[in-house]
Amino acid sequence: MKLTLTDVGRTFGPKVALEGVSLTADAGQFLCVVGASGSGKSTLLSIVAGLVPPTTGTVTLAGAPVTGPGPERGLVCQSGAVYPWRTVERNIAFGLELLGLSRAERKARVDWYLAETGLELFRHALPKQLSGGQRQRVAIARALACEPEVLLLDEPFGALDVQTKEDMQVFLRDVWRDTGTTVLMVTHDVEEAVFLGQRVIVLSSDPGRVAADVLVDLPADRDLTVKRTTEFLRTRAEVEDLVRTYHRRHAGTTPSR
Ligand SMILES: Nc1ncnc2c1ncn2[C@@H]1O[C@H](COP(=O)(O)OP(=O)(O)OP(=O)(O)O)[C@@H](O)[C@H]1O
Repeated sequence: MKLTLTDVGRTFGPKVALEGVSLTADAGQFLCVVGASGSGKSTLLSIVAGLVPPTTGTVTLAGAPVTGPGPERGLVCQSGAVYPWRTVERNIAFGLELLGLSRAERKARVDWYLAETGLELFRHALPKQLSGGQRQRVAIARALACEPEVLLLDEPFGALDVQTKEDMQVFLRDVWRDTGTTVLMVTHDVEEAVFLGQRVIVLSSDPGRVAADVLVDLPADRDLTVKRTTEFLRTRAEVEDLVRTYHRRHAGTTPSR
């Protein structure tokens, strides 16, 4: 389903967090949003999730206006927010219970997502028995189990160490390929954005606007070795320069390019 933001703005009192944001994600696309701290990335995602209403503009999914949270949009945040008292499988089943699926349907879906996320062995474990990366897998599996049209990710790997983070990036690309879900992911990590995204959206600061929409011209099938290719390094440098430039403008100094 096509996700469309048209002239979206959001103020918090006198603070203009977002202004005139127009953006389209085609069905199945993977978009990453980067920008300096405070550029409105999380606000943008919260608006698409339906948790924060825009002050101006509209968000539509397949033409239908987004007016609040809905099962067609799954959200995962940095902290993961899994339920500590539920086992892994019961965490994954949570949304399915709300959707009213039968016990057999729930089991089939939970089994599939346990396998897809490599968590079968941890089916009966509690979150406190898992590593940070495994907990994030549970959070992603729980969101995906509802088979949302759009997966919204807000810095989902921000709290992980470098090695776990790279494992999770590969995992997320595999899941995305297997499910065909549209992904909108916020990250402050440009390398991560270029590795994962088909497009990288750069937000300027104060107000948050779409400063650039960079096409990532890398193969659809990527593994970590792509990070050493010339095209990857070129795109990463381009996006890093854009982030810096639009942050400097906000800080009132002359941009370098
Ligand atoms: N509920 C709120 N009340 C007041 N101001 C807010 C609120 N939410 C966000 N803001 C302000 O809006 C701006 C954008 O915040 P947002 O969290 O969306 O930025 P961000 O790009 O996600 O930042 P970070 O990378 O640091 O998480 C900031 O100046 C922030 O202080």
